[in-house]
Amino acid sequence: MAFSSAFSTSYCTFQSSIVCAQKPNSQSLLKTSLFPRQNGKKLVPQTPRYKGFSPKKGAGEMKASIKWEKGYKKVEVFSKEHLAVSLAYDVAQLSNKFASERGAFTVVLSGGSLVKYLKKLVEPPYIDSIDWSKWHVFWVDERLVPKDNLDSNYKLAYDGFLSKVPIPPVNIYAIDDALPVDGAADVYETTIKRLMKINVIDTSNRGFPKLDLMLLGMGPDGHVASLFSGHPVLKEDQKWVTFIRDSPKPPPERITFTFPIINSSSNIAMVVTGEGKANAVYTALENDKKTDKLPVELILPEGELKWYLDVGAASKLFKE
Ligand SMILES: O=C(O)[C@H](O)[C@@H](O)[C@H](O)[C@H](O)COP(=O)(O)O
Repeated sequence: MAFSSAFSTSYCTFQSSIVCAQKPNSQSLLKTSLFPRQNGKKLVPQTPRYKGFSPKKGAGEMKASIKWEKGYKKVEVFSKEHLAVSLAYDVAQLSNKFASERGAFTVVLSGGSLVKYLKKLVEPPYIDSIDWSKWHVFWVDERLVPKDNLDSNYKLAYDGFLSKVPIPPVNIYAIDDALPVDGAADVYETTIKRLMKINVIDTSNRGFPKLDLMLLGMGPDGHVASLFSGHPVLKEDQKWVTFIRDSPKPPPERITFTFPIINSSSNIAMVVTGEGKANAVYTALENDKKTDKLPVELILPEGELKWYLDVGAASKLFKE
């Protein structure tokens, strides 16, 4: 519910307010700002094929985004710049909500391109208005490399985000990269259990850790965290944090959250950009019938799930 309260009060939301204020012609904006010509093709959003799919309304109300809902999934399509603005707005809303309700805001990061879409959070107004002292930061997956290695998700997040905001260092939970990968996973799970006992991490009705917000990316093959198609860890239902030694995406040794902990989250933001992911996005959002599911399709959270797509990633959702 948190995303909806942060987000759905009006179609003319913060991220689109400049565009909305001008009351532009919807069709021209649709073509020029959100769906520019790409590789000679013109993408035209069509009447939704989903039940309950409710994209932006008519002329004069045009936004810098298209959004709809499909069941518990919320989807919004932006230009890359608007995606970062909208994500910052939603994250700030959730930060305020959980910091005031629980006295803590537990945020889970992934690696990859996600971190660059956090860039608006380190600028005004958010850099000054968010209570960073309440943030507790975790990783949904991490590569077993030293923290100064270019492959480290910690380093990626530190360089691009964490070094720019005043989160207490003690609230940043990196893995112990000196341990073997199985030990690093065990210690990470133990840390989560300890933080549940002192209510830094909330506990779900089923006794699972309930992180306030997971910010996830997705690979072109539909993997999330280090949960890859066909890997036995997709079925892990005991451990909250586990490990793999054979990641198809290098480096091979990684720790990863499992689906039980991912799906216990209060909020999940899937941040997916680029045409290379359009097929997986289409499969995840459009193709309900198939039985052989991509890892991303196994995300069925108890809380809210919202997709933040750019035009490239959403390109297969709209017919030419
Ligand atoms: O450590 C990792 O490899 C990630 O956590 C991984 O799950 C990532 O989020 C996706 O591969 C998307 O990465 P991109 O956004 O860079 O494509």
